Amino acid sequence: MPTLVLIRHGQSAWNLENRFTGWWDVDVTAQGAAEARAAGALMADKGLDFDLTFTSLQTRAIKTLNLALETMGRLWLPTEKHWRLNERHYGGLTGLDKAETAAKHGEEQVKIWRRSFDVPPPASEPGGEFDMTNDRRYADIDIPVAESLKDTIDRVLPYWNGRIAPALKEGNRVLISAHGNSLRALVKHLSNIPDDEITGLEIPTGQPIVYELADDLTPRERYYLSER
Ligand SMILES: O=C(O)[C@H](O)COP(=O)(O)O
Repeated sequence: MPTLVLIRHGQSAWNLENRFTGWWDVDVTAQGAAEARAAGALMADKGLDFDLTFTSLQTRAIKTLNLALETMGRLWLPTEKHWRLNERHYGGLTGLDKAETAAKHGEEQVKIWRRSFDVPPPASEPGGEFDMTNDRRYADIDIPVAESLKDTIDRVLPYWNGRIAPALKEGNRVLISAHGNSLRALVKHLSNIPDDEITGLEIPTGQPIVYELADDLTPRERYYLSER
């Protein structure tokens, strides 16, 4: 039975500061690092092991993966990093304080930007403080100007279908370390959650989510490892 574990990165510097982050590369905090090590200890304790690991091109997810694997004695496992697992791009909201943005534009508008299925946040400004055009890791792609959850699903799924799903079907046990919204995209797809219900799905930092999958990858069970 294919096993898939998803983990959102541990607390990041901008989770702590309550700022919209998206594709901006921030590190984990000391608490985030501790969450990652605790996740690794929990996975080892529950007897989970992996053959293949996947993460984004963002430090907070990469570091979370490495800290968890180090705790498991599995730093040697193969890891593939891909921009398609990045956090959704928060566009012109990147860097802004979430509470100040709600005070300025209203709670309702911010909720739409954060949790609606297909309304993207405002576009990022070319040449602005958080412009990533010259970031070498994205040299081969057109960096989005902003992404809704739908846009995020549309760019996560080709990687899921082309790379991760085939690896699972070949019998690899897979761990994915990624982000709140790239993981919401995957969970929506795997668990077939309707567009209007996905708004209610929140994924906490550093908590392994286990999927027990049938051979055709339809989910039999999905649960937080800490609850079993
Ligand atoms: O990018 C961010 O700001 C966070 O990682 C996720 O934020 P959200 O919960 O506002 O979507």
